[in-house]
Amino acid sequence: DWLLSQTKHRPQVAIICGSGLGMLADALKCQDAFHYTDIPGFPQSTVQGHAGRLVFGELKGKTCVCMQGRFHMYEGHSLCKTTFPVRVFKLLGVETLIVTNAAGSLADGLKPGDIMIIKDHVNFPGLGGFNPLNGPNDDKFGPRFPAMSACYNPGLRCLAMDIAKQQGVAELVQEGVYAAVGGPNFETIAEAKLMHRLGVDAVGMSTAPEVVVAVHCGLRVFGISLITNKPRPFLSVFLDFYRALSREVVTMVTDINASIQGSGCSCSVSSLTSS
Ligand SMILES: O=P(O)(O)O[C@H]1O[C@H](CO)[C@@H](O)[C@H]1O
Ligand code: HPA
Repeated sequence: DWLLSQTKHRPQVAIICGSGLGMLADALKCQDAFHYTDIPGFPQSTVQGHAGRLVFGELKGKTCVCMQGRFHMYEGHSLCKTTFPVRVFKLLGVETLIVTNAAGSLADGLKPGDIMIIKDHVNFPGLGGFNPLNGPNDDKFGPRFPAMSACYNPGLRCLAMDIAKQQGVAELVQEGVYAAVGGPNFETIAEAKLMHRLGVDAVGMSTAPEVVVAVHCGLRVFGISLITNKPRPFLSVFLDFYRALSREVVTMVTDINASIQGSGCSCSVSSLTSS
C-alpha cells in the first residue's frame, strides 16, 4: 500500500537484479526509486554489489519494477524475508518475474561471460527442508502443495533464444539447470563434482527460493544466470587443455597435408593425420 501511494507506476514485470547486475535498472525511463530503508517492513541489503533500491519505470512500453539488490539466506535473513519482495510484486499487480543472478559454471560449455537461460533448478536448501513456503499456507497466494514441474516459462525461454539469435549473440547463450546452495562459502571440489554429476550446469546462492514463491502465487517466471566463474576440479581443467591442444595439432596436421597435396607429393594424407 505504501509503494502504491508513492508511485503512479503500476508494474506488470518485476526484475530481480543479481550480484553486480544492478545497472539493469538504469535502462528504466521515468524512474521512481525507493531505498529499502525507506520502505516500511522491507528487509535490508547487506551484500556488496546490491544497492538496496526498488526502482520503478518504463522499459520499451512496459511498466517494470527492478530490485537493485536481493536478499540471501546467508545474510541471516529467514527465507520468508528473502522472498518477501516477490509477494510484494504480486500485490502490486506484477504478472511476470525475471530473476537474474551471478553463478559459477559446472558445465563444460559454459564459460565466464556466457549467459545461461535457466530451464530448471535444484533447490538444495529446499530439499533439506529450508523452504520459504514452510509454515501455515496463505491460501490467498497459492496452494499448500504447489507443482514445480514447469517453473521457468517455456514461451519466454524460447523468446529469449530467438532474441539472442537476432542480436547475433546466440553463441554466448544456452539453456541449463541452476542449483541453489546456501553459501556463503563457495563449493569444495567434491561438492562441485557432485553437482556436475547430478546434472547441474551453474551454481549460486539465490534465485530458487524466489522462484518457488513466485510459482506458488502464479507469476510467470523467466530466469538468467550470468556465468562469472568456473569452480572446476583440476582434472577437467587439464582435460580441457588437452582437448584444446589436440584440436591445435589436428589443425596443424591438416594444414601440412594441404601443402603436401598442393606440392604434388604422393605422401598419404590419412597416414600422416593418424600419425
Ligand atoms: O545470486 P546473486 O545474488 O546474483 O549472487 C551470487 O554472487 C554471490 C557470490 O559472489 C552470491 O550471493 C551468489 O548467490
Ligand atoms: N558458487 C556459488 N555461488 C556463486 C558462484 C559459485 O561458484 N559464483 C557466483 N555465485
